[in-house]
Order: sequence, then C-alpha cells, then structure tokens
Amino acid sequence: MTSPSHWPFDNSYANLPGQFYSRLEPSPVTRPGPIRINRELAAELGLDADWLASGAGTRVLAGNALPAGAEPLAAVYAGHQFGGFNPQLGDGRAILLGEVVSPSGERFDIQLKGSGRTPYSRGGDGRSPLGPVLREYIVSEAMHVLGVPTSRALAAVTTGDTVYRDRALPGAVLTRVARSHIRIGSFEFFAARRDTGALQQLADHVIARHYPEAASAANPALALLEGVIRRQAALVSRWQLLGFIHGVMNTDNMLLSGETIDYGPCAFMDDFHPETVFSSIDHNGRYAWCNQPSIAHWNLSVLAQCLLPLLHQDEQEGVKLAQAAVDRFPEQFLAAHQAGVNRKLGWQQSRDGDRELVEELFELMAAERVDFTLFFRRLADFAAPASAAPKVEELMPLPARFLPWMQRWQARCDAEGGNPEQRQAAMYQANPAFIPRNHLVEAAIAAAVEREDFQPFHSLVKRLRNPFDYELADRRYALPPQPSEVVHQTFCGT
Ligand SMILES: Nc1ncnc2c1ncn2[C@@H]1O[C@H](COP(=O)(O)OP(=O)(O)OP(=O)(O)O)[C@@H](O)[C@H]1O
Repeated sequence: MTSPSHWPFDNSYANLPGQFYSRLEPSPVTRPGPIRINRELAAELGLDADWLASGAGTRVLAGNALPAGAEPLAAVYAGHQFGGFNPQLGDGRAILLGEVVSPSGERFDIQLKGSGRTPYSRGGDGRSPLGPVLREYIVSEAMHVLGVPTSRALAAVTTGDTVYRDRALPGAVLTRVARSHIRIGSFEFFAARRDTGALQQLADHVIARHYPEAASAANPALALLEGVIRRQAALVSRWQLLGFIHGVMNTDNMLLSGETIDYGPCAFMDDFHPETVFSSIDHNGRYAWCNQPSIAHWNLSVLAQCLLPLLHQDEQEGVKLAQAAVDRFPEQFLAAHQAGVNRKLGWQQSRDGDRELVEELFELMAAERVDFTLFFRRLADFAAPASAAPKVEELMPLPARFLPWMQRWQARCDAEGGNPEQRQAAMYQANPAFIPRNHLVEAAIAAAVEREDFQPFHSLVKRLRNPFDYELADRRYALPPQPSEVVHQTFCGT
C-alpha cells in the first residue's frame, strides 16, 4: 500500500522548458491550522482525506512541507487587465505542487494559493487573507455542484500569520484543483515576446492535456482555438443562466481548459439587473453581468491573435482563419444560452415566438428587479401547482405585472404538451433554490474572521451541496438579503 503522503503525481508542466515558470517552494507559515478538507474531492483524486486532515497533512496544505513527488513552481503569464496589457504577470501568490492523475485517469493541477512570494509577486506579499480563501472555497464548490466547469477547492488552512490589507487580517491558504492553470495570458506572455517556439510548445501541451482530438486535425492550432471558443461559449452561458458575475474577466483569468477560475470579486446576483457589477475597482462596469459574453468574445480574439503564427505560414491567411473562428463565438454562445433558457423555462425544443417571450421576460425581471434565482424557482412551482413538492411561494411573491407573461408561458408549455409534474421536476433540476448568496458568504466570512467561528462557513458549504433540493426548513439559505444587509454586500474583494 502506498503511503498517504505519497500523492499520485505525474508532472507534465514542470517538464516544459524553464522559461515557462520559476521553480521554488512555498514559504512556510507560522502555525498551520486545519479549516476544511473536501473529502469527496480528495477521494476523486485518490488522496487520503484523513491524512490531509492530520497534522502532517495540514503542514503540506499550508506549504510547510512537500509531498513526495511534488515539483513546486510558479507559472509565468501576462494578461489584459481591464483592457490594458500587462506583459509580466505570473503566479504571484500561488505555487503549483504538481499534477496528480486520479484513479479514473484524469489529470489535475494541485496548487497552493496564498503560499508566499514568488518572482512574479510585483511587490505583493504573496499571501491571502482568510476571507477570500473562504469565498473561493464556498463559491467554487457551489459552482461545481451547479454543473459549471470550475477550479475546485480541496482544502483551506489557516496560517497563524497576519496579512495586511486595509486592516490586519488572519491569513489562510487554499488548495486549488484545476484541470490546468494555463490561461490566455500564458499565450500572451510568449506572443508579446514573439517567441513562436514557446507558443508552439504551449499549444502542443494544451492540446495533449485538453483537446487531444485537435492533435490529428489538419490544422491543430485552429482546432485548439475552435475548441477553446466552444468551451468558453458554453461556460459563459452557464454563468449567465445562474446570474453569476465573475467580476474580473481579465485574460489572465480565462483558462484554456474552459473552467472558471479566480473567485475574487465574484458573486451571484440577487435582484436582477443586467448592469450589476461586484468588483469595487470596476468603475465603468466593464465586467457587469450583461457584458460577460462580449468580454469573453474579446478575450478569445486576444487568444486568436496570439495563435496567429501557428495558424498559417502566411499571416494574412492566419488572420482569416482566426477571424472566422472568433466570429462563430456569438452564435455558439446564443445556441448554448437558448438551450439553457429552454431548460429553465421547462421547454424541450425551441419554437417560433420563443425569442420574443424570453426577451420580454428578462425586461420584466429587470423592471421589477425580481430575485434572479427565486424567480425561476417560483416559475417551476407554477409548472405543476398542485404537486406535493415544497414551493418557494412564501419567499417569492410574483408581481402582478408578470401575469400576462405567465399566461403566455403556460400556453407555450401546453402547446408543447407533456406531463406537468415531469416538466416541473426538470425545471427544479435546472433552477437551483440555493446559490451562494453574497450576504451568506459575507456572514460566514465575518464569523470566521471576527470571531474565529467557522460554523457558518461549514454549514453553508454543506447546504450548498444540494442546490436543487428545496427544503422548507432551510429557507434562510434561499432568502435574498434583507434591506439592512444590502449595503454590506455590494462589493467583494481579494
Ligand atoms: N498578495 C499578492 N501578492 C503577490 N501577488 C499577488 C497578490 N495578489 C494578487 N497577486 C497577483 O496579481 C495578479 C492578478 O491578481 P488576481 O487577483 O487576478 O489573481 P489571484 O486571485 O491572485 O490568482 P488567480 O488568478 O490564480 O486566482 C496575479 O498574477 C496574482 O498572482
């Protein structure tokens, strides 16, 4: 039997040439303390959760010891941040321990976030306060069970050290798991230096890891670009359908694997308004909910530009291929979005007139500022009002202005036919009752930071594991913030 401290590492990124990263170990912390181990994820990865929860495991998760086979490194990348190009970024507070291959044969990066300074820290302290670690744990795990491709949280530990932001805060380290951490910004780093050899190596690496079918395509770089565009169209449509606002859709926060990454100033909308923003530094609303699809499109055009030297020997021909691929993003996004809207509204197929009905719905929702999550859940209640399922009726009175629309929706459902209870069951599976509401996340963080009380955090993580099963007893987890809480939950930060 292998030792629990022996992780199934098989590192491939570390085999790329040295210009892709800096090798260094995490910086030890003063007093590692366990917060939470994600036992389900540990099992998926083939790691021993009991050992991870032990003193020896906690030291590894805090960066004070290394598991056998780790080849720690900080990756270099660049990126467009709020539209401006920064040619030199990189893991400034994260260390990749290595890649493990799970019992089911899947490869995952294991990264410590908040693990100390690196050559890419640019004056930062390399650390993370406890609050953002808890936020990333809660929201990334919630996204996973909501069916959104995402990086995940394997563990959170305290450091016993103080981190200084606008005030002194307790420090923490998150163990993040992702299919890889290769970003559009990783390509931008080498494209800006006109290093076509490195671009080719990176593209080959990403193809081997995430798009193996592209390897045998007539133009592998084009197949890679098309694959990334498809996955991002699907990903951002999932965000839109859940009212999720990423908050910092910089190109260094967009992964080639198509998973969501960087849960800094992110949140789920409560009241629906398309221009909702959650980042305190996003003064112009660049990353508002309604702008996310077009920002993804823009970011993908940056990737396409980076790949130009790999697309065709003739630059003009390469530009044509890139443009054609990027131009398909809107239709791919809309197709994914429409399929998702159909599921939310209980429809099996699209029909004439749906577009107008859906547009009118979103206009009404914005005008009435209804709660995004509860509205769709309430609609599902109406699909079979007499069913025995617990209803969110008491949490969500529907404004009278919706009645004419509801009648048309009902007629549209009737025209499609089918069993109302089956429609309702399907709608309940498409419309969560529980999302990580920002006021709950903030309350869990405040309890942990101010009173060292981690119970609200644990309870929230647990409740969010079954987001589609509404239980009346858990209504407080489904409720939007009360008016007195709204001021405190407007902006989130890292
Ligand atoms: N406290 C810090 N010390 C050093 N570098 C930092 C710190 N905070 C952020 N950075 C770096 O600044 C850049 C942008 O930060 P951002 O908040 O988008 O990323 P992050 O949340 O640290 O990391 P990731 O994108 O991997 O989730 C990244 O290169 C990040 O490593």
